[in-house]
Amino acid sequence: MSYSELKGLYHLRETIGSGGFAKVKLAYHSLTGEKVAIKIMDKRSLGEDLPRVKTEIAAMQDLCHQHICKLYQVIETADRFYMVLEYCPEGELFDYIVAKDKLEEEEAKIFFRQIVAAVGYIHNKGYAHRDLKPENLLLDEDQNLKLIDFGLCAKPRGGMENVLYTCCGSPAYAAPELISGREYLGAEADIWSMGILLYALLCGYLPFDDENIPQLYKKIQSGKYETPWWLSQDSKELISAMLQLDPKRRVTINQLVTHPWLMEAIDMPVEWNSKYKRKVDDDCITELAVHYGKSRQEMEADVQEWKFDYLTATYFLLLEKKMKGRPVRLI
Ligand SMILES: CN(C)C[C@H]1CC[C@H](N2C(=O)N(C)Cc3cnc4ccc(-c5cc(Cl)c(O)c(Cl)c5)nc4c32)CC1
Repeated sequence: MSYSELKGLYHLRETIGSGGFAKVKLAYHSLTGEKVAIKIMDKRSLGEDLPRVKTEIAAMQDLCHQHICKLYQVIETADRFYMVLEYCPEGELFDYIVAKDKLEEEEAKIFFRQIVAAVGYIHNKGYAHRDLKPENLLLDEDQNLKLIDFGLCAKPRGGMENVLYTCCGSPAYAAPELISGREYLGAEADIWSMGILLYALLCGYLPFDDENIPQLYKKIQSGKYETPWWLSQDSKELISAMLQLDPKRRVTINQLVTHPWLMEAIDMPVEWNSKYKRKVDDDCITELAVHYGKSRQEMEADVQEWKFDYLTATYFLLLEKKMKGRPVRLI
């Protein structure tokens, strides 16, 4: 494959994973030397999944948060989509849990606070993810979680109070109202999935599981699940508050951020605000202006068009370097 559209912009390396209709390759951004992950999709093989790609791109262009995988650039050609994404070297949280069998409460708590922050942020922006599971949470080099795969997310027209209908996501993580085909609120369905996620983090297996899908659905709709002896009272209480069959009785994201189990030993509510500021960073603008031989004003105006072209990628990757204490320099 030539991938000629990337020439000079990125140095392509090996394939690091594949997700259904996409191939993900490691690459180096040539101007900063920073590593990125490039998700490559062939339009022909996308078929009816094409709308999912457009959904994911539109959502990720609007989301900018420390626990959401950053989209840097989008390249669309006649037969391909390329999404240049934040590199997460430690892979999926799913593999991390499998490797450790299950997590100690304090480690699960740190991860779960990050998940609550990411979901609180997207709900606040009017999005429901609808496919929350450990496979869609990646670990970066500092063991921080990054939420990925917004192909099934929904931004209900008129806000999060408006209902959704499409039954989607992974069965074992799907809320009872979602699998019963009734209308549902995206935010409430996400909370249920987070309950399954927290259970999986603390137990190392799923609360509702069965190879036979109809059997699995019966178990979910019964709302009955076992809790192993090692779970603390507070964690059991939190899981049960999220795995309420009646979505109206389910804990909300606003109640989650100050839940005792999440606050215990950390004593601070979960902060879901993005660490990224709307104002562009002066050091990055200066370095870009010097490189492109433009005035700072011109450079700032170009960057703030947020075209998700090579300039957007270069700006964000320079900012990454700065946040990691590396020199704000282009090669
Ligand atoms: C089965 N899955 C749902 C897909 C799997 C694909 C490889 C990926 N990966 C890996 O499996 N490593 C082992 C390395 C790796 C490193 N950085 C990554 C950065 C971003 C992504 C990514 C992948 C997809 Cl399909 C997305 O939609 C988004 Cl928004 C982001 N995947 C990465 C990734 C993990 C997830």
